[in-house]
Amino acid sequence: MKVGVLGATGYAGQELVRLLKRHEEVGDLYLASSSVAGEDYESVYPHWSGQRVGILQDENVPDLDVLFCALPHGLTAARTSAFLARNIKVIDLGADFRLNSAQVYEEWYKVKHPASELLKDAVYGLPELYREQIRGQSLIANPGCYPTATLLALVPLLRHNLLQTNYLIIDAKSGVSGAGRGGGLGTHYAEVNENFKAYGVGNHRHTPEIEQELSRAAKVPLTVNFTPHLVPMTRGMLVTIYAAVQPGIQEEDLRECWKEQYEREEFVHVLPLGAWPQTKFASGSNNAFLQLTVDQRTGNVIIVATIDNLMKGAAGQAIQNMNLAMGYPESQGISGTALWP
Ligand SMILES: NC(=O)C1=CN([C@@H]2O[C@H](COP(=O)(O)OP(=O)(O)OC[C@H]3O[C@@H](n4cnc5c(N)ncnc54)[C@H](OP(=O)(O)O)[C@@H]3O)[C@@H](O)[C@H]2O)C=CC1
Ligand SMILES: CC(=O)N[C@@H](CCC(=O)OP(=O)(O)O)C(=O)O
Repeated sequence: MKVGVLGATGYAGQELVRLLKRHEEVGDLYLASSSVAGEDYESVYPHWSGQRVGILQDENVPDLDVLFCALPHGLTAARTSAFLARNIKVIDLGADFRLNSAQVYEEWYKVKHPASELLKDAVYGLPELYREQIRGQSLIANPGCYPTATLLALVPLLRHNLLQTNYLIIDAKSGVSGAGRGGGLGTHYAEVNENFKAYGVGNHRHTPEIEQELSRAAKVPLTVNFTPHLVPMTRGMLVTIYAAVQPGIQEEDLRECWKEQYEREEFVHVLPLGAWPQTKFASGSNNAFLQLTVDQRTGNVIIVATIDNLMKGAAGQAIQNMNLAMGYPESQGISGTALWP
């Protein structure tokens, strides 16, 4: 298989390169850069020394089977129809194809959607929830990192009508690599180290993505309170969710629902009773870990979920989507547990 990465010098791009280099079905690897084409990959990332990754190419994409676009939002959509016309499958790690509505995209991303006519052709690439729709697809919207952790926790419970839809609070924390290598002032060492801050309060662009997919699961339009925070660590994401359970629903019912949804899944794990997710459980792996309890005093469920933002939250999930799109075993190239401790 010939595979390419646009944005190969970014954090998500580098993680894709790491996974693609060990994937048995990947032969030729085309790695592109808009700013340092012609340079050796090792000169950008010296830890690749001796791995023969090659020279970064310009963005004149050759014929490929699959192209990963790990670019800032807005840059992928404008070029996608040309790739699809050449039978190149496109997996977008950015947000251009995640929302079904161009109007909602424009409202939250503050720019006109560059290719709204393609939105109907894109599939939302969360394999544990939409596996059959992803198989063989040509245009896959890789979910955002916060939505991935949130949706894995909530979608099965809402599909089975176990939660009320008018009280959903998502309190999320991410490591700094989530902001990308080109992160601005807010990700400088002095601003992040020994510091802990909320951002995007009440207006983060993952809110409509989460609401879209939760509404689809619940079959009614719903809204959420979603607040992301930046944690002084490199990788990882922990999401704590508060929700009101439906009358008569017990903790065991919620747990049973997760069990049915995930017991055959390689990457999503409901922890044993009493064990709570930690970011290091997932670090460097494509795994997600979930736990819940119902607070008997309030009747609300408290859920904690963790993933690695660069793996299940980006590159690992993108490879999982490629495997499904190409008909390979879904976990090829992405199996394994975290680096611990
Ligand atoms: N980091 C994460 O945890 C996650 C990231 N994502 C998404 O993946 C995509 C890539 O993110 P990430 O790798 O973190 O970002 P980075 O900032 O680390 O990398 C983005 C890359 O895009 C390339 N690029 C091309 N054109 C431009 C441009 N005009 N302005 C800036 N960069 C440009 C750059 O490479 P070059 O100059 O070599 O072309 C750059 O290395 C984004 O859409 C992001 O939202 C999704 C989930 C999680
Ligand atoms: C810590 C941090 O800054 N995280 C990023 C989310 C990364 C991600 O999933 O972003 P995309 O939707 O752009 O793909 C943010 O909040 O924008």
